[in-house]
Amino acid sequence: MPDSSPAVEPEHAAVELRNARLAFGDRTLWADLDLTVRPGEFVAVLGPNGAGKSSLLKVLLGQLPLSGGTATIAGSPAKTGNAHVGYVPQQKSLDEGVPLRGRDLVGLGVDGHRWGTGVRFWKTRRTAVDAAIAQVGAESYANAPIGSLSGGEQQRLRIAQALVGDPRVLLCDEPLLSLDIANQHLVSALIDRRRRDHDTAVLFVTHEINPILPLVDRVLYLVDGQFRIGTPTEVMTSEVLSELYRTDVEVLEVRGRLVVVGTGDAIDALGSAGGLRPGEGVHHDHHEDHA
Ligand SMILES: Nc1ncnc2c1ncn2[C@@H]1O[C@H](COP(=O)(O)OP(=O)(O)OP(=O)(O)O)[C@@H](O)[C@H]1O
Repeated sequence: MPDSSPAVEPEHAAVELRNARLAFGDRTLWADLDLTVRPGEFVAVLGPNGAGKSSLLKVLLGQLPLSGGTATIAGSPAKTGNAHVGYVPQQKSLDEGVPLRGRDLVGLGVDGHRWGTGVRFWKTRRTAVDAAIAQVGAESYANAPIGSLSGGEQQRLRIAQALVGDPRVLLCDEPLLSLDIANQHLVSALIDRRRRDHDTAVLFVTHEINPILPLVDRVLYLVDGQFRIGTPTEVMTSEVLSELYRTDVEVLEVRGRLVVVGTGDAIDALGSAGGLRPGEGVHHDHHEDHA
């Protein structure tokens, strides 16, 4: 399917998938996927459980080989330990017994970076860790044991960990899950600021577009081997989603939120979810339901 992105020279693309296919045995998750993500672009990756959203991130992280086609990051083939890539996972609370301080967690993001050896390495590393902590506003709790911090504070430190190597691409796998509304707001705003200030491209896997809708440039919507790529207005329509789900799906706009009805999967939870209204900035007024 054609990629609707504005033309970008391949060597200037942050992420480029060409004729990409991913299959497990005789099950093809997706095929013929062409996607060029520009520096600074925010792409939401949507779709029901099992559509292959996380697997797409694993391909870009170099953890999973494509079954066909190519995947490049900043002009080079996707590979593990790529310094151009930052990864933000789901928030999972770390328990109090974890013997790490916040800044130690951030420092783990330094792996794979060529910053010299010995004293020079440690100085560069310390400066980078301090800068990443400052970018997420976590200075006041960066020295506390990680297990003593709130879910939102831990997630901000995970973003700092993803930013410490100054990545050109940020891969986010449901980073707002299990965060309250105020922290969803904070985390989305941090990711948005990063891509605006540093031209870092963002691929953001989510079941729930509403909290990030005003930030999204394009949507990649995967359903059962089919997909569509375009702006939210192009993709999030009754017609397109009915085609993708091969059943009658209705997309309603209710007070600036998208409500999707009829998919028969968790994506219907969009209807009860909180989110941003266009023009409101990153502000929420309902609690998100991830049931
Ligand atoms: N290494 C593997 N071998 C075989 N099958 C796999 C492997 N990794 C993932 N799968 C299968 O591929 C499908 C897609 O998984 P993936 O985690 O990418 O989906 P997803 O869209 O992120 O789903 P969810 O929204 O539930 O997280 C699932 O059915 C999963 O069981």
